Amino acid sequence: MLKGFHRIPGLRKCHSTPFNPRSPCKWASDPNDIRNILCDGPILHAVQMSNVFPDCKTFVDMNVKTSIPAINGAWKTIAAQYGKQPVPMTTILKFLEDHFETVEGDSQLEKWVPTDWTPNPKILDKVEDSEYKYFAKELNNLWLKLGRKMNAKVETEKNKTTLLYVPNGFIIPGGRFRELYYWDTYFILLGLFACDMFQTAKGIIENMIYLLKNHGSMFNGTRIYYQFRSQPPLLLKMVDEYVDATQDFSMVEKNFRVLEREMIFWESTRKIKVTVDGKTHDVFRYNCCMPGPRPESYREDYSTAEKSSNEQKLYKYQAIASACESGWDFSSRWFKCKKGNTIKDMHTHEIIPVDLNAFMHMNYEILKKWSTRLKLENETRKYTELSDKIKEAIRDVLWDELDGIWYDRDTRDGSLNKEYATSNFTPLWTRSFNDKAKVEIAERMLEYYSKYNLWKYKGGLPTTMCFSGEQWDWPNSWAPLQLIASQGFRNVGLPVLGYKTASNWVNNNYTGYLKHNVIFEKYDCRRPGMTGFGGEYEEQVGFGWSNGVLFQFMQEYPDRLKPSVPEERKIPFLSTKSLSEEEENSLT
Ligand SMILES: OC[C@H]1O[C@H](O[C@H]2O[C@H](CO)[C@@H](O)[C@H](O)[C@H]2O)[C@H](O)[C@@H](O)[C@@H]1O
Repeated sequence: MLKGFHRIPGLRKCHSTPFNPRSPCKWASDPNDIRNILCDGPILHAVQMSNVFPDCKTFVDMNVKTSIPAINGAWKTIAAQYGKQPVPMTTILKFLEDHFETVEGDSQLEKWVPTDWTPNPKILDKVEDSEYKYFAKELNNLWLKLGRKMNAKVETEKNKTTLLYVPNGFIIPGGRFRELYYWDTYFILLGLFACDMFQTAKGIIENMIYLLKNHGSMFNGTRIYYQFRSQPPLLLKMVDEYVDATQDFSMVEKNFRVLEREMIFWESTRKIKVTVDGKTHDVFRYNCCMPGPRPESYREDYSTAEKSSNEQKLYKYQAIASACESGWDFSSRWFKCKKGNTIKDMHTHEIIPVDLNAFMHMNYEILKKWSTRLKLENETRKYTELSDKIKEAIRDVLWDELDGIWYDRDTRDGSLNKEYATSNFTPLWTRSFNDKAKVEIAERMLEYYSKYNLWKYKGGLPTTMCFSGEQWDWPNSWAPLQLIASQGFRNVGLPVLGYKTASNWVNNNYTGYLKHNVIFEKYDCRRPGMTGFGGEYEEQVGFGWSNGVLFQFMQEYPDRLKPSVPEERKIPFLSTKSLSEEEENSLT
């Protein structure tokens, strides 16, 4: 299969920006644009490198108290005084105090109580187990903590914040993630549907459509510093689930052409041609322009690229931002699990990922269904053809007959990445295979599942088996991956695996809730109830998508889910600190 793999020349070229795919990526040309303070330039560099904030996101989320010209003027004076010398911390602190305020201290991002929230949604009656009924009630209360709305000032007063305006209230992930995130929102919506919050869900989807209309593509999140990258394309699926839940097809009728733009964006900026065994296919990759370090993780990226030539630096920034676009920031998927490899070796935009291509197939199927219903004959034909083609590409380019699973393919040498990754199950969720092969695929999945003893991870399916220290790797387990795998197993007729995945996950989150009274962003697959760890920021709690997936599983199995017996739950709780490699090995 590898023989005869060709990469089409020019793949290395970065050719995408959200506004105009042909223009080079630059934050902003107007010196009085806030992006020249909070996304780029000497002030950003000085503040972030001074270590004044342990988390670089703190600075770029601050609001401007004065004005950009005042900030530029004040900095000019400071720069003239210190020249090439580092600016003392006291001067930086005074400068920040004079011109910025923390996001908590102002009214641009307001707490918001969703108008259709009720203390007793119907799901509470459906869940039979009394402990889980209590858990569902607690989770329902968490929506109140995670609801936010933007003040109209965000829209009217330009250059005061990096926030991007959306008109309706929304649910944030939680912790340091105070804004609306793209792919998180799909999983959050599942929870809102389960809690009968259809108005809130509608408002959130309309926010997404508003962003797409205004910016031409979906950004990673509602901050201007995310403007060069997207996230896994799940908007069409959000709308499709909304229509299923409410039978309100008018959302599609009104927005069909806008929603098509999401696909146009991926097609015009992320599509490449690959040839495998003499056959050329169109496939998709995560690939965004990035002119420099991510503003919200400036110090980290600066140090990752520090010792590189200017050309290598740009390659690294592109690989980093593209990994963020994948939602898997960061993971050995993007740098190969090999001793000594780190995020410095990332080449994300040269990889053809299984999950992205499966999502695109699902999107074409959704568009095919909608255009049939809207009686748009040309579109029905077009999307049928595109759906068939990408399905064929997923089989020819990503399926490995020997191991019986789909793998990411590296376009640099044509090799498949044969490491275990939960993303390898995504085509099951999106049904990106020929129906006739379903039974055979189910058998191969069982083999694959057993080969890695996946049944033994009571804290959820591991993300990968590679201990890289990054958060989208061993031993972490993440809510979106459990949902995709669980529903995917069911789609091919493996209900036992589907249920087991769901039941382990709910038990894991419940155990953690009893112990710590919070819901984590990610968990440890080996130790139910423990937070996951690693990566560039501290463990976060909240947490939007974890809550959403819990509700979805409760909705799917209201009468079957039960917590594990208390004895089993008495697992020695270790510290939340990262383990040393030796400790890691002793546990596995
Ligand atoms: O600030 C570092 C990175 O944080 C985000 O990524 C993580 O959180 C997101 C929100 O829950 C989630 O969508 C993503 O999958 C996580 O890895 C952000 O999306 C990144 O772009 C950002 O650089």
